[in-house]
Amino acid sequence: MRTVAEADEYIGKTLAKKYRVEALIGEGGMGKVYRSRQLALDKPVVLKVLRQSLLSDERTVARFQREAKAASRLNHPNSISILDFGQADDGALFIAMEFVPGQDLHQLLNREWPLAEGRVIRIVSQVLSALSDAHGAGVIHRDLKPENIMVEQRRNDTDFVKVLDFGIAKITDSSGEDGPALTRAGFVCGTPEYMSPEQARGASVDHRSDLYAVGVLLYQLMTGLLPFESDSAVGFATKHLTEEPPPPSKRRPDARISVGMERLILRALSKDPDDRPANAEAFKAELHALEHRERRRSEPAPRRAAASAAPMSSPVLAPLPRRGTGGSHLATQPGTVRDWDSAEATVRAVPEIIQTTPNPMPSSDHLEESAVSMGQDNPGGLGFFKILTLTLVLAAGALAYYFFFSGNSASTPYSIPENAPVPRKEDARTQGPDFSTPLHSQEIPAQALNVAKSREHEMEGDQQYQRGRLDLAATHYKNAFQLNPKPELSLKLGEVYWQHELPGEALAWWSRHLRDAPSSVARAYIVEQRKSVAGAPVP
Ligand SMILES: Nc1ncnc2c1ncn2[C@@H]1O[C@H](COP(=O)(O)OP(=O)(O)OP(=O)(O)O)[C@@H](O)[C@H]1O
Repeated sequence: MRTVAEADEYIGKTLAKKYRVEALIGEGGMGKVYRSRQLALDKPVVLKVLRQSLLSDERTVARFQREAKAASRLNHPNSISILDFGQADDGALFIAMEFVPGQDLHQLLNREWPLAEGRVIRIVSQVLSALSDAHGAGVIHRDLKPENIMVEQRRNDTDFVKVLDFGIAKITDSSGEDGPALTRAGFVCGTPEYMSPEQARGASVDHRSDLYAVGVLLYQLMTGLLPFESDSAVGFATKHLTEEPPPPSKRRPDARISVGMERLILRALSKDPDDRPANAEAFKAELHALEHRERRRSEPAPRRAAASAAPMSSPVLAPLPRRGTGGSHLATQPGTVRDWDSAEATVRAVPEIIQTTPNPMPSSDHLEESAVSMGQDNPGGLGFFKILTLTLVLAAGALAYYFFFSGNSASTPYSIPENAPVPRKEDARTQGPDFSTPLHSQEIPAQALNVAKSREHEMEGDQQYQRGRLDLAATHYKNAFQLNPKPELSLKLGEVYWQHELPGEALAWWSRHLRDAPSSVARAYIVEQRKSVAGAPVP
């Protein structure tokens, strides 16, 4: 994707009698992206116009329609809103979407790296919120990368994130079946640098494939480097399949990366999806826990002791001090985020020959997506030997993957030891709540379990939390909990109160969380926080 400033056939024209095209803001494999104006409302919008020459390409048209369909299924503040899908007078297809006045994450990395860990957490948490919503709606993005994440600086709300480009999203209908095939036999879609191992070998993917891409994103945001370097699509795919990523702190000893962050990144980059965070919400909870732990550690002890007396207005995820920009910059780092021309467009044709090669590890539902689509815009751009090599390497990679990773997976650094302490009543602060008393001892009547309404409150709570409005976040989470008392909500409520410097409330909600979800991934974190409230040394 490159930004283009020069004039163009649509600039100054009105499309479909509704949108005046003002400026070209991007150009990708499929077409051009314009800042435009919706005339009826005098409102800025973005039009993505499919290249005329691609109108006869059924797969590309299908991808384009899929983007509109997938994104319009979503209604989350961190996902781009699709406003319209239509055809211009000259036959060109377009998608109209909300305009995000900001920069994409690729640009932000190039301009502002290094980024403080707290800022990275805040950005990636919002990506995970969008993913959590998409996954809940049966949509897997499959092409997460910095170019597909817009970051807007809002007045009171720095770094507001919008996830873009659901062009190759996998849509699962309510019966659990995939929608119509997007790609024909012999294709894998995605961008090689961010591709999960299962995506690279053409196997079936689920939401955890997106979480792997988030792992790559986190790695890149913390180090300014990709976990793997290669000068070819095949090289990236092979490395994702077979190589362990080097620990971020080894790659960039000068970058300030917490131990917890490093572990979480490496866990998200696990070859086996079972070893990654279970879902986007769990991933986000771990990120918040990390940020919180770092903040508590850097606070002087007396402040912590006085925490419960702190005013209600303390910010959530307060930005850490920015480091100077005098350090290394992406543009000066060899082999960092760069325009790898063959990886710009994400779904591209691969010569027919690859389709005759059997998928090394075919999966029942994915035979149609079984090779790698990461060539050039010109399908003939990959020569026969490259294709052959690609096929052989992928086959070898897949075998190696199978050999090395299909056995027992090692326990993760986040697994909860059998003998992990459980909060006990006598350990609590005297002014703290009674841990043995459930907060909600009354059963909530079945008719009150309004899951959809609860979800709305939860999403609103997430928004308020991201804005630092902890009291509003708590109110929404509590409303959500009343309607659907699921463990994620008691976990979030604990976190909100903890950030609100109300440890008694926080521990009560966490106690409820552990009661409902005894094997919660957050147990170790909660136990640790409880110890710090009781005055025990923080490990
Ligand atoms: N809604 C938007 N608001 C502001 N800028 C946008 C918006 N949508 C896209 N852009 C800009 O245009 C760029 C290209 O968008 P997008 O990735 O959706 O295009 P694409 O043609 O699908 O690209 P590719 O197929 O190469 O991934 C983005 O990286 C971003 O900089």
